[in-house]
Amino acid sequence: MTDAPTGSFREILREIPTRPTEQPELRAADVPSDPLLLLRDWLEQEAERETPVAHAFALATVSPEGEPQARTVILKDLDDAVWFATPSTSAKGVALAHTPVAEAVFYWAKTGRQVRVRGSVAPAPRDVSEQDFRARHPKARAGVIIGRQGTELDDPSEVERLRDEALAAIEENPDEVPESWTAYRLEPDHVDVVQLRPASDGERVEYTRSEHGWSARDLWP
Ligand SMILES: Cc1cc2nc3c(=O)[nH]c(=O)nc-3n(C[C@H](O)[C@H](O)[C@H](O)COP(=O)(O)O)c2cc1C
Repeated sequence: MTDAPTGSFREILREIPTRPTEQPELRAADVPSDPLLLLRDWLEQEAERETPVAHAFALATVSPEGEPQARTVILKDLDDAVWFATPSTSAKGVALAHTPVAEAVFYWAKTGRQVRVRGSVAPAPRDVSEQDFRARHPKARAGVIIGRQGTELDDPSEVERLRDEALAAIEENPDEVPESWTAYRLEPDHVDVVQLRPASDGERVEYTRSEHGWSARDLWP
């Protein structure tokens, strides 16, 4: 860290409020035996509170070169797996084809809750990916049809032209799904849950999965 002129910026950072509202205590003895039930319960509470984009999470993967990569994606469903969708041609799709593991990190500031879900990732059957794509807004579908995510944008004026072309193609053929669009399921074997508190570090519970099922223990936060 350097001194002034960044000193005032450090001051700004220190003054950002970090303390959440009071929530029930989190202890291994009281949590659901399946951590995805806890995640579902907390997501339902965030939805109830109308937390903006509460179903977004950071998805961390490992690139073929062994580098960490993380970005935000949207939760598509939650059963015995965490579901998300993306083009298989994207950097995360390429990473997952090479090293099919990931960690999903959910964080909700108001309630001071973090859930980290780690495990193996597999593409869903084709019809699930197709259903997901057809349920997307046409503008979101257009981006995937254009198929240039992550490549250099040489000419910004092309954006509108290619989007209009893609929207016209969708109107003409509304059921068409690009081959690359893929729903993925992250099957957890490790879940780490943190509940922050207004006046302390809060609590932390770690779930691990063995052939006997899930077990939970309290950790120092
Ligand atoms: C709130 C939010 C939600 C997003 N949801 C998705 C998503 O569900 N799927 C997706 O492919 N990209 C989504 N993105 C874009 C990704 O964060 C990312 O920029 C893009 O997928 C390229 O990532 P990659 O190059 O690491 O593969 C979202 C971005 C934000 C900010």
